[in-house]
Amino acid sequence: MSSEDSPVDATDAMPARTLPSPPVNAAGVLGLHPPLLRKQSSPMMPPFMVSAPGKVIVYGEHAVVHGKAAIAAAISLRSYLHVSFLSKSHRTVTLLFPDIQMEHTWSLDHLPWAAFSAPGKKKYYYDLVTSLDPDLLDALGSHIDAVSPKAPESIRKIHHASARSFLYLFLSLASRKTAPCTYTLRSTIPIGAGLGSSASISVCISAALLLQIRALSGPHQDQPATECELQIERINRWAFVGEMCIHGNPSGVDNTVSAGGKAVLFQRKDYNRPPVVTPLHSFPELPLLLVNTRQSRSTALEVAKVATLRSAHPALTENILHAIGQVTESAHELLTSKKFDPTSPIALKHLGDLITINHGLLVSLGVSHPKLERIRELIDHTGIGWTKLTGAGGGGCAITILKPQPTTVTNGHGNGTHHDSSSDESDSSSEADCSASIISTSTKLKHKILDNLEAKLENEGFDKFETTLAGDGVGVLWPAVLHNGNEEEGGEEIDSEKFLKAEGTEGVERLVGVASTRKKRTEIEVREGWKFWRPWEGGLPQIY
Ligand SMILES: Nc1ncnc2c1ncn2[C@@H]1O[C@H](COP(=O)(O)OP(=O)(O)OP(=O)(O)O)[C@@H](O)[C@H]1O
Ligand SMILES: C[C@@](O)(CCO)CC(=O)[O-]
Repeated sequence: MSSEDSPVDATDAMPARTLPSPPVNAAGVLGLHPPLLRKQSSPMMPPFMVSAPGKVIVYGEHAVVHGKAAIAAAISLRSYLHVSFLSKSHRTVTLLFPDIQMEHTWSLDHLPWAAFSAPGKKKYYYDLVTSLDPDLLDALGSHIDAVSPKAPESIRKIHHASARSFLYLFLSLASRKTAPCTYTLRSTIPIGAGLGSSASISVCISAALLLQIRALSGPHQDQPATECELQIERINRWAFVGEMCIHGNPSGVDNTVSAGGKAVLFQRKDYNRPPVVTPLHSFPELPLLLVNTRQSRSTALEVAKVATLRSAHPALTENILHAIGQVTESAHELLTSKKFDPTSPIALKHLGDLITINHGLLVSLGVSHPKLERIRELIDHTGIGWTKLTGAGGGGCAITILKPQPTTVTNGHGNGTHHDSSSDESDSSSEADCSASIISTSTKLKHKILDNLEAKLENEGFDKFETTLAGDGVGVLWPAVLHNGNEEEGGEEIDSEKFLKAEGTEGVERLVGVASTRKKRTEIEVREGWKFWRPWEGGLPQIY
């Protein structure tokens, strides 16, 4: 296959659909330069969307970079990427990334295609790329420097990371003949909070480009599990390349969970080989409290801190990393044992203890932060659950696995003395005999403690998120049309302008068809028209 003919031009790849209303470019919303204000989308090519979830690392962050296993699970916060096609006369590719106040347009004809298709450099959609090519990064240099040249250095860094991730994948997978496009990205995942926002955007970019070059089949009904796995693997390999452009030295756990969804045991001992990924179907849907310190930090920097500690104190650091690996193994052993009962307080306490130990070890590695310790202090004081930092640390988020109904006695302020029901066995067995009224009293008490805690966290400037663990991975809405419950001809097209105008998480979710029935502490999601690769369903219908 020659370098020029491998990727199929999106113009040829996408079947035409009866005239969708041409999307107005988002220029008005972001204040872009005047030429982009005209309606200019290709009338023959409908826009489409992809989306991918964030993740939490439940056990094993940092140690996973050094070859140990980690357990991670997808969450219901997601990134959404909208792809719209321009008429062929516009020889441009545009990124509209409003979450980071970034927009940029490159001329398709001036991008360094030659460098990416030179002999020995060209990569194909099915290749496994395990490191970035310094020559290709050099070739991208001036095109990345052209992004937000006047922005402060801290902002430029963020813009350049996203631009690098996009361009490296775009030039690797697309071709000179690629249809002019606008990529608009919105995410409900807080950035730099340990929830895998970069991985989820890398998965979205990878999936969108692979769809454009027709390198993916499905997702569709009756797709066998092995075929689903192959598609996810293909997306994940290129998402890892995108992650390398942002992080430098990622383990690949974030993009793996974001691409495949649910929960996995992940281990990469040899960076020249694909990681070993074991799906954890038995992973319970644990009630999870997620608190964001709102302290920004860089994953790359936190990973580098551990590498520095390892150079300075090799034996000690190795012992800590090894102990973290043992924490993950212990959790994995329990989760996969035949006797595992996710409703048992003893099993939950085992998982909770491991959370506490894991956090202590991360503190020893120097990747906690006073704000993370403050959150832990506030939550520990209530006795409501087991807390650890998640992701890179240095700020970012803390997760708390909540204990089952605590028989708590408050001191009237909601944070006083309590009796920890899951810390002693006799109590937990007697709990099973509780009458309905006692359970409901206990539930009310738990909610009261949570409400008080939420108020305290809010007072101190922390954000609390409600999320569901172990959801779907990458999804596709093609074309970007929703029927909103009725079968009206045509449905409602989501164009780039509407997408940019959607307000906040709720606005975005409503527009893209994620109807969530949010109750106090539960969430049921319906995603209209979206399709997902779900190997665990082994070919069962996958459409919501
Ligand atoms: N919504 C978004 N729009 C554009 N770029 C984004 C978005 N979310 C993340 N990014 C890119 O990802 C980078 C954040 O990556 P970082 O690893 O620091 O945080 P994270 O992925 O949220 O956390 P972690 O890797 O610890 O889970 C940003 O600097 C930006 O380049
Ligand atoms: C800190 C780390 O282990 C998790 C980041 O979410 C880094 C990685 O695995 O790439």
